[in-house]
Formats: sequence, C-alpha cells, structure tokens
Amino acid sequence: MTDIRIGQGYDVHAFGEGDHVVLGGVRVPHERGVLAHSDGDVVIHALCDALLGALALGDIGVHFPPSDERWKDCDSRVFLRHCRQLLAERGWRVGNADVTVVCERPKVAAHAPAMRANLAADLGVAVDAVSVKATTSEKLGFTGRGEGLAALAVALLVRA
Ligand SMILES: Nc1ccn([C@@H]2O[C@H](COP(=O)(O)O)[C@@H](O)[C@H]2O)c(=O)n1
Ligand SMILES: C[C@@]1(CO)OP(=O)(O)OP(=O)(O)OC[C@H]1O
Repeated sequence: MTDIRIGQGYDVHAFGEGDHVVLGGVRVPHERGVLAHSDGDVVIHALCDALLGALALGDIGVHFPPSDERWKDCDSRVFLRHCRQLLAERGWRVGNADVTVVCERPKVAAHAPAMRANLAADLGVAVDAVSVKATTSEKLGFTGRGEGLAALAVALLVRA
C-alpha cells in the first residue's frame, strides 16, 4: 500500500480595486485588492489544489464552483479546512507543505509567521510542517508588472 502521496498547486489572481489582499488567511494592507469570487487568497487556493491533487480529487473549482453563491467573498480558510476533512475521510494527513508567493508587492516575509500559523491550525499540523516563502519575479511578466500575484504549493500526505 502506498504510504505517501504528493500534490502541487498553482493559483493566480489579478489585482483590482481594494486596499488589502488576503494571503494565508492574513489581511495584508496593499493599495490594490484582487479580483476573485472568494476572498482571492492565492496561498490557500494553491495549497488546496496541492492537497486535492495529491489524492487526485480534482481541483478547488470542482469542490467550490465560482458559480455557487455560497463561496462569494468566502473566507478561503473554509476551503482549506474542507480539504483537510476530505483527506481525513480517506485516511490521510498532511506531512508537510511548502508555499511560494510570487509578487513584487506587497512584501510578504513579515506576514509569513502569521500565515504559517493559520495554515497549520487549519491542517491540524505543527507550524514547522508548513512553510511560506516569497519571491519577486525580478519585474518580469505579469507579476513583475504588478498586474497580479501568484502562489505555488506542494504538499506531502502521509497515512493518518
Ligand atoms: N513579495 C515579496 C517578494 C520577496 N520578498 C522577500 O524578499 C526576498 C528577495 O526577493 P527576490 O525576489 O529579490 O529574491 C525574498 O527572499 C523574500 O524574503 C517578500 O517578502 N515579498
Ligand atoms: C475559490 C473559487 C471559489 O468559487 O473562486 P475564486 O475566489 O475566484 O478563486 P480561484 O482561484 O479562481 O478558484 C476557483 C473557485 O473555487
């Protein structure tokens, strides 16, 4: 029987009107918001896709369709806790997860500890099992031009 599974996720949101972005459940002040059906938390959306991908359960849009008004302006931590439940029902838990945020601004590093604490709490793991990093794209591409932000995630699942 397989004892580990791995998944990866990627999410992008364009900047729009607003005065903050939500990253890993943390409200980060910024001169733009993001265009999204939910709160547009790219960190959690990428992480959910990594968890779902690890068990070949589709993606976040399958489980939380943008056409469903229940998810309008929804706190993405609801999605993450639901993904944890899906894993648990199948006998899996998160071993560790690693997320990279890609944007020129806002600066993320100072918020990473709070983001890690949120993600770890929602996944039911120790904080040192969850990593959040950030990088610019050296002013290249859509993130470099400040048109939006992106996140990449990988997650390792182990038997519960
Ligand atoms: N949105 C961001 C981007 C980067 N950081 C931090 O800055 C460091 C340097 O970034 P480079 O892209 O120039 O390598 C990076 O290691 C992050 O710690 C950030 O906080 N927020
Ligand atoms: C999260 C959902 C919820 O309806 O909508 P958005 O907030 O627009 O985010 P996206 O990353 O496009 O994922 C799709 C949806 O599941």
